[in-house]
Amino acid sequence: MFVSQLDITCSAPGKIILSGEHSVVYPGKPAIAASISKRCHCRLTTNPDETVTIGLASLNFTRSLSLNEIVKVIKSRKGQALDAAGKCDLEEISRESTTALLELYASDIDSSGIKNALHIIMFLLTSMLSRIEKDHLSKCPGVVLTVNSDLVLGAGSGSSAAFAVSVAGSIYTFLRWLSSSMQGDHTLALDTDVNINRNSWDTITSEDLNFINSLAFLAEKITHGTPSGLDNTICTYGGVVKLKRYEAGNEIEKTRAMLPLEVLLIDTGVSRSTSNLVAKVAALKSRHELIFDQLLTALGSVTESFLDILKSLAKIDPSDDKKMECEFQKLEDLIDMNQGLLTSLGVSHPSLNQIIDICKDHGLHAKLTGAGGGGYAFAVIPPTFGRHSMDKCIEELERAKFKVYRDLKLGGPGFEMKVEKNENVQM
Ligand SMILES: Nc1ncnc2c1ncn2[C@@H]1O[C@H](COP(=O)(O)OP(=O)(O)O)[C@@H](O)[C@H]1O
Ligand SMILES: C[C@@](O)(CCOP(=O)(O)O)CC(=O)O
Repeated sequence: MFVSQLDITCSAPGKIILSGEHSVVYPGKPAIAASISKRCHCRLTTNPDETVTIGLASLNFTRSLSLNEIVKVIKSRKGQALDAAGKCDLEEISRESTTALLELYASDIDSSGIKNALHIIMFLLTSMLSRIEKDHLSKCPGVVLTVNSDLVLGAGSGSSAAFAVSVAGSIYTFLRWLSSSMQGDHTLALDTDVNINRNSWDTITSEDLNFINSLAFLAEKITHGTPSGLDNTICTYGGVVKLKRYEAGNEIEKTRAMLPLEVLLIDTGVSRSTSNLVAKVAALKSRHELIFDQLLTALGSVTESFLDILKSLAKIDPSDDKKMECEFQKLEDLIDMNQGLLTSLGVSHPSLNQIIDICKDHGLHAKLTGAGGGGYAFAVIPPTFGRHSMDKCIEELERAKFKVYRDLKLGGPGFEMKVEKNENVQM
């Protein structure tokens, strides 16, 4: 068979949650997140071998799977899943196929991080391939999929969402390429009820982005159980996102602007599990419904005010020191209140408290970001804050063995894709 050979690189940024973590899990409560200038990169190339090779550089892991085996599993699930009208639930098929493939290829793996990453890749791969009509599945070439990330895994800077978005985007683009590149009577048939943009497969429209975001949300459910959707949303669209969760769907406000906000991102080095912390907060809610509601309402107001200040900062003349100072003082008040409220929810940690105290000693205000229980904190640096004082604060944080990231740009681009193709390579 003659098809073009494909080389796609997709990337997505990590994020920090500025305000509203945990409260955003509950209906109607806002959170604000910004993308950061550290990214996860996923490269997908087609492969003349009949294998799917997965390389996870951050986890020092490589494994090759048999493409025939994957196709066989999907075909058998599709065969069984037809309803009376001859249609099948593609999501269900990919879930079942993923379980079967994990049993085949991941039962010997002890690392939960690798297992989770494989689970996500298998799910995204089978959920895309199961959209191809059964008889055409064998036309699919092998692939090599490699993932590299600038992000620390499991610390709250959105490594899992950046991973999910970049892998989802690569595999989705692979499917669009497949369906548009098969030649002559080899045209690839997708299931008729599949709404996938197979024309102009090498560009990304806003509809494609929405689709990638929804795929990444399904992947985030594998990692976190019941995520709010904030992480995959900010990692897909970049910029600054405000999100509220509702039964009927999330309300999302996007701003594609760099944030005029300088922060230090500080890693406690303490790993934690987002789903455990979300469960811990839910347990507190069930013991103290009324007080919990009031804490949520307070967190909601803090987040709304935080966003109002960010908006007003963007309008202030940067040389107007007095006005800047006044707005930053309000922002710092909100950071302190936010941290206090999150501590009341039980998600702070001694290492976070230590970071916040060191920052306070140097005149900076910091809070946890993400699920808490360890992970990251961030401190806001007002434009009028002396560089010397900031250096002193960083020195003390580093002496206490915390890793500090400075010069992070907030609000940069979201999902990005680069495509190279060589025509008429024999597969
Ligand atoms: N670059 C990567 N390669 C492979 N898996 C990754 C990568 N980045 C994230 N992951 C997956 O996401 C998990 C981390 O998720 P999580 O604990 O939510 O961290 P974070 O708060 O950074 O999103 C990892 O254990 C791994 O399964
Ligand atoms: C606690 C929570 O609000 C944020 C979790 O952030 P992170 O994945 O730990 O960065 C959970 C969520 O929004 O799904």
